[in-house]
Amino acid sequence: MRVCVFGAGAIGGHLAARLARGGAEVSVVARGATLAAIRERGITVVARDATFEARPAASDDPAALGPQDAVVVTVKGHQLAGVAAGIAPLRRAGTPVAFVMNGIPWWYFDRHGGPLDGTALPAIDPGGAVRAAVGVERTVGGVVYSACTITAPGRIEVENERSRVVFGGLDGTVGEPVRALAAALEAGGMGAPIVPDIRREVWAKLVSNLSNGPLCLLSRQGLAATLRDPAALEAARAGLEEGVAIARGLGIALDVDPAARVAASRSTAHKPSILQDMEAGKPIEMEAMLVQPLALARMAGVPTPVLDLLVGLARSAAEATGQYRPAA
Ligand SMILES: NC(=O)C1=CN([C@@H]2O[C@H](COP(=O)(O)OP(=O)(O)OC[C@H]3O[C@@H](n4cnc5c(N)ncnc54)[C@H](OP(=O)(O)O)[C@@H]3O)[C@@H](O)[C@H]2O)C=CC1
Ligand SMILES: CC(C)(CO)C(=O)C(=O)O
Repeated sequence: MRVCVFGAGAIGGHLAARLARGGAEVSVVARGATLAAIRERGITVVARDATFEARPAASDDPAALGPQDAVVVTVKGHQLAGVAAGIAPLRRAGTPVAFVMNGIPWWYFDRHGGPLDGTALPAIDPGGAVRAAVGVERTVGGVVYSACTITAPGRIEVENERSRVVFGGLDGTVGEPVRALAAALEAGGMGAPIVPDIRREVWAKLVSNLSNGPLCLLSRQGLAATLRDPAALEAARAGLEEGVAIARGLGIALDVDPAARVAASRSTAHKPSILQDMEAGKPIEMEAMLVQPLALARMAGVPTPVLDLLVGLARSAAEATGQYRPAA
């Protein structure tokens, strides 16, 4: 199958290399030093199970890559609007577009059912640009578990044992191309389950990002070093519990043990992607991962005093360095 990964950074590069290893005909949309490195040397993944290379076609012009059987979008939340128009030349009728990103996705309330069905999230998808360019009917949700760091352009190190991407359709169903995409990832060594309730998966992962992310951003250290402090560990646990309460307020009962989850986070030295961006002086993925979940908490009437403090301080730190500018 022909698959294009849009945004060949840490996660996109890892997925592209796994897909190629699994037999897919892969291309990537990349730019700058990443594009130059992939064209020259391909992508190298250094993971626990293997070190391997892939040589996908690469371009900064999606039209040069042509229509695909599936598209996987792996940019940062604040970069989404900038890639919307570029997705059109990659698709033909029936091409699914999977958004494999952290945080509240732009499509969260599309095909949601109930009174909130169709609620737009302008802070995530300003002006509905992504919805208009992609179309809800071809959109697929994706939640990725893979602790990745770019150590040089085109070279990605993966810290966790076995990575996985969970896919799911907005109405609980997916078509054959998504099953083929998942099969190629599995063949490449990455788990790729397809689930009937992708919103549950969004929250199951997000509760960790919400609680751990701001703490690491504030401590400027990776997970293990940050959570070594007993007060930080307790704040992470309490924040995680609040995240579970927000999900519950939105109708999703998570089966998560907060204490066990933060203990597991403490076992990895990984610097969360928002801290990597902070250190690199890049914009922080604040809106989708931290700010919007708390907006949904307000919508659901769920109090979140610990997360309000953690996210408030992280937000203020990122605003102070010019790495987060709230939408006007
Ligand atoms: N890194 C990690 O360990 C994890 C990250 N995630 C999530 O995955 C998503 C992707 O994160 P991550 O891979 O870390 O991010 P990266 O910044 O490493 O990758 C995003 C890539 O997309 C590129 N890009 C953005 N816009 C364009 C464009 N218009 N044209 C071409 N290329 C473009 C970026 O280029 P440029 O650098 O030039 O901007 C960059 O190479 C995020 O939602 C993140 O939260 C989830 C789990 C773990
Ligand atoms: C920390 C991790 C791997 C999982 O919580 C993540 O999602 C990130 O780095 O953005």
